[in-house]
Amino acid sequence: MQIALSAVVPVPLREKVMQQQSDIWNRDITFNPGQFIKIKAPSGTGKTTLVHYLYHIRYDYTGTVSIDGKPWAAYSGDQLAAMRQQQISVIFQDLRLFDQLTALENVELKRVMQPQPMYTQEKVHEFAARLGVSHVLNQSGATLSYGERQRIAIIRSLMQPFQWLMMDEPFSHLDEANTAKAAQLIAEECRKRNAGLILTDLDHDNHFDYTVTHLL
Ligand SMILES: Nc1ncnc2c1ncn2[C@@H]1O[C@H](COP(=O)(O)OP(=O)(O)OP(=O)(O)O)[C@@H](O)[C@H]1O
Repeated sequence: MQIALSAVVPVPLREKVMQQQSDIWNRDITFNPGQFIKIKAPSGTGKTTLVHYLYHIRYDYTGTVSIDGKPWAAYSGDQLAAMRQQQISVIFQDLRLFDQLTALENVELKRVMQPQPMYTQEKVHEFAARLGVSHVLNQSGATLSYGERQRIAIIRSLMQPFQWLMMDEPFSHLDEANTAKAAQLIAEECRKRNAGLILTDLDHDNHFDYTVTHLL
């Protein structure tokens, strides 16, 4: 699945992005299948905005975001839902866990919503052990620390098939050892699916073997 941006400019940020040097805004750029893409940007330059455009949950931009040559706007609601279930997984910066569910239930919700779940619940426990969050699986989402939430959201994102994994500052509350473990798991799961990833971050991140780094 190829993602192409053509002259994309966020309407609320038009003046700002026209003044900044950017590899993304107001450019023509293509993300090819299987690539590991790093988007580096200082705070407030639009990382979250970009991820929301790529996942097509915000549309306040001029220009075009196309998936396999077809603009997002031309896909039907059913097609969008199927693509988010089968082809694009996302870790939002605000994570979007359900507070009233346990950590395990948050992950399970994603896993069992698949028409044919790709993993059994054993895999959830295996990933939780790898990321050091086994002991919080029965805690409610509301009581998790932010770093624990990030690891649960990472595990949840891996419970579906995808060709692209989009991540908005996914390691911001993890220390180096936990970041390394999480990145290794993510890289393994991407390779298993021949999938690409798009990661936004404030700084240089060296946890993946990036195909390319773009400045936002
Ligand atoms: N709907 C909107 N209307 C007006 N301004 C907006 C809107 N959404 C975001 N902004 C502004 O656009 C800028 C970029 O926001 P965004 O959340 O994309 O940045 P970011 O790079 O992810 O920031 P951070 O590193 O702080 O997470 C900010 O100045 C924000 O206030």
